[in-house]
Amino acid sequence: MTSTGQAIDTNSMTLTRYTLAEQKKIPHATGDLTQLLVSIQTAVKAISSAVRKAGIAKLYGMAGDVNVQGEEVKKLDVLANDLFINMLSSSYTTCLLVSEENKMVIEVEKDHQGKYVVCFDPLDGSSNIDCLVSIGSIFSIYRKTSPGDPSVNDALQPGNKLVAAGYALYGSATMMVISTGNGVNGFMLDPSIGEFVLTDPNMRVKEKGKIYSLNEGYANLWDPAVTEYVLGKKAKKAGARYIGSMVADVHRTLKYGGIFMYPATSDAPKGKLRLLYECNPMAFLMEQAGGKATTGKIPILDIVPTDIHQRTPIFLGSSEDVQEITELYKKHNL
Ligand SMILES: O=P(O)(O)OC[C@H]1O[C@](O)(COP(=O)(O)O)[C@@H](O)[C@@H]1O
Ligand SMILES: [Mg+2]
Ligand SMILES: [Mg+2]
Repeated sequence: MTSTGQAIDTNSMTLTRYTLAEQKKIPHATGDLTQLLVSIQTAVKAISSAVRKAGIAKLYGMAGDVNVQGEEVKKLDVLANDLFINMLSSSYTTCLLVSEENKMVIEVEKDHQGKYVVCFDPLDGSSNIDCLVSIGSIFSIYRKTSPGDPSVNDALQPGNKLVAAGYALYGSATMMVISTGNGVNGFMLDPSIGEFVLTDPNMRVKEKGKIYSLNEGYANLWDPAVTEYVLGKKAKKAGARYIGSMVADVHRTLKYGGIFMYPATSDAPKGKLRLLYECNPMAFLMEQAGGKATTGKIPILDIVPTDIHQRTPIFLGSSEDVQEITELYKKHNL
């Protein structure tokens, strides 16, 4: 029995069991990817627990304060970053880390190094923390390619070289959505056993949706393709939804269909979202679920990065919806 009085399902497919089963399908697999994903799960569980307490923790001391124990109360985004870095660098599976929060790449201590490179946004949607709206974490995993010591070039690989990617959503429940290149699966954190349990096997995005999602406050700064596209959606009375946390907006798009957009604007010609740890992992997941992800001109996964923190415009979701915007980019010669 769990603490809520429910019977425990002894057959439930946990995330660790699932990745182990996937590993066993590959002859000579070392188990390193499984171990890496376990370390990400541990970071996510700790972040989830901190997120659930963040509001009430204010009663006992604001982030940035010193609490009654004389300990520093870390801000949630700093805590999330520390957890990702600590868990990954002590997993013996990674050699190079790229975090949204660190200007430079982080090289893992030599005697702890493994073959994977991980790029991550430890806390996504941070402007939503204080009003208790859903936030998330995003990650992408590459294999180191160059011989010798890891270098920044190992992180500057296009998304079509990804080994795995995923996100955690700290919403009304905590969920992890993951792909190791063989479809997409969703696992919900069961708080009574502290494990991620498979709840959304083989996630597929609808071919066409009824929802569009972007920040319409920037409408005066859009290019003509985006303007025409959004006017077309309004004419068809499509539903408009925008949370302002990429993880939550992408998760809804995956579940309900439609399109999520963060386009270029005249004051930000590359958009806002970052290629390595926001756009690539989400594009990989969307394509693995049967959807599409584009800059408007080329597939997100084909971009060859030149900078670890580079940005790109992005349109992703149901394949027919994404196709429509690429056609408008062609029509307007953009
Ligand atoms: O406020 P805007 O311009 O609509 O931006 C919202 C976007 O910014 C982000 O919050 C950026 O991510 P971070 O919170 O990790 O910086 C995305 O989650 C979201 O899609
Ligand atoms: Mg982010
Ligand atoms: Mg962030």
